[in-house]
Amino acid sequence: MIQPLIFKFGGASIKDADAIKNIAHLVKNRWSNGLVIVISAAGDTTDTLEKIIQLASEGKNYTPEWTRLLGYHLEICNDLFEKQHGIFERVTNHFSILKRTLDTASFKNDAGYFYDQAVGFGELISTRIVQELLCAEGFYCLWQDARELVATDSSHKMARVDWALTMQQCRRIVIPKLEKYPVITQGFIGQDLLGNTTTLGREGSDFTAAILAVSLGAKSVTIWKDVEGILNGDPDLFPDAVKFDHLDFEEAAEMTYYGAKVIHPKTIKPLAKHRIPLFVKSFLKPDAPGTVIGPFPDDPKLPITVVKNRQLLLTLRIRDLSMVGGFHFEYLYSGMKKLKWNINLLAASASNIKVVADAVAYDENLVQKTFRDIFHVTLKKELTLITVKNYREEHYQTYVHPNRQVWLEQKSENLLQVVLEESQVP
Ligand SMILES: Nc1ncnc2c1ncn2[C@@H]1O[C@H](COP(=O)(O)OP(=O)(O)O)[C@@H](O)[C@H]1O
Ligand SMILES: N[C@@H](CC(=O)OP(=O)(O)O)C(=O)O
Repeated sequence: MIQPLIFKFGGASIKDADAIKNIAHLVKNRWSNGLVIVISAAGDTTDTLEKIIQLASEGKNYTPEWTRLLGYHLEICNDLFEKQHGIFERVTNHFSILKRTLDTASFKNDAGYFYDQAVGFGELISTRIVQELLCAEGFYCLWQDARELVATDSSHKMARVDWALTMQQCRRIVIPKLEKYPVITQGFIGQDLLGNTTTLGREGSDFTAAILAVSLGAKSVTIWKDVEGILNGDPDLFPDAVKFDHLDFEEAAEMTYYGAKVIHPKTIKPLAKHRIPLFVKSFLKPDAPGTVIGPFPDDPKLPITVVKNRQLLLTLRIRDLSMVGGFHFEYLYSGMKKLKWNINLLAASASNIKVVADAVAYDENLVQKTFRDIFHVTLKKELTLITVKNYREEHYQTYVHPNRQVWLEQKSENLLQVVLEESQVP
């Protein structure tokens, strides 16, 4: 049986016509019928769609943004295709359906549902453009709607995968196609049992690549990025960061869990479980070796730094004279669930609990209301959480410095976490 290879391309790799020509060239040089190509939306399309959805849900005029987004896609097509090519009609049709979706009043009753029905259009369109370009250049490949493959529950904006059904669908639909031609499909989107579109969470296309790899029993996954591989720190913040030639699954999974933005955090675990190697390579230097993430538990452990901005610190001080116990943690967790907050760091002492979470849009009154029966609540915003895995003493001295106010610090054998004012991060 065919053993597929999965390639994933993100927004930056298809941001304009030249970028698309570049990845088309890259793919053509690696052409094989076992290839499954997962593609995200072009450039910042998903951000723009989020703005459009927000305007539409508030009943405001979204047409200027919608028109600009249509113009952006048509301009890409102008550079790639002959005037009479069918892609122009296809793209315009997608935009008309998007408009109809945005104007369907009944969809707006449920914000998550409404979002999911509209936000995936970027992927539907970008995959058409890449597929048509490859076909026009004689590299015949098939367009596949990812919603027929990735089965999920109905938790909109962060759907959970039904692995068994996804595997069945992938094997039934994709394998016969791969016997003849490569397949191009969308990242990020899936479908629930009612046939509604769902999404896997922002930047979820890396995760789609892993889902398809596991479901199809792939030989490997290659995620093509604008960096040469995985570095031990974000290169924008740490110009001296070093690239890993290989990286253990566990190390990679943990660094994404702590917030390293290079790979979606759900991507690594399923691949590790099925021992499918993940290559992270540069679409700008495709022949460079990149990083391979795989079973390398005996590799020396290099320090890895992850910086997460826009954090808030929630301090909960117990109102009565009791000491922190199971009841308080239960209360905390149910409150966090209600607020849809994830805990990035937690510390407890006899009379208070401190929690660090992402400062996504929140209502301060609601936070107070959620906890005030049991706790005095204080919130501190504009913080940064710095995590150094496999840290050394010099890291501790850099971050925990007398000139800086440390809001929270935690140290274990191989993990250092420090919360600083955003403005004081070195
Ligand atoms: N540890 C890291 N190693 C490599 N790149 C990193 C790391 N941390 C953050 N990045 C950033 O991740 C970016 C690539 O991820 P992203 O832009 O999400 O790709 P895509 O949109 O193609 O999925 C790089 O440009 C780099 O700035
Ligand atoms: N387009 C979606 C999904 C995604 O994964 O994108 P990217 O691969 O460009 O990060 C988003 O922006 O969230």
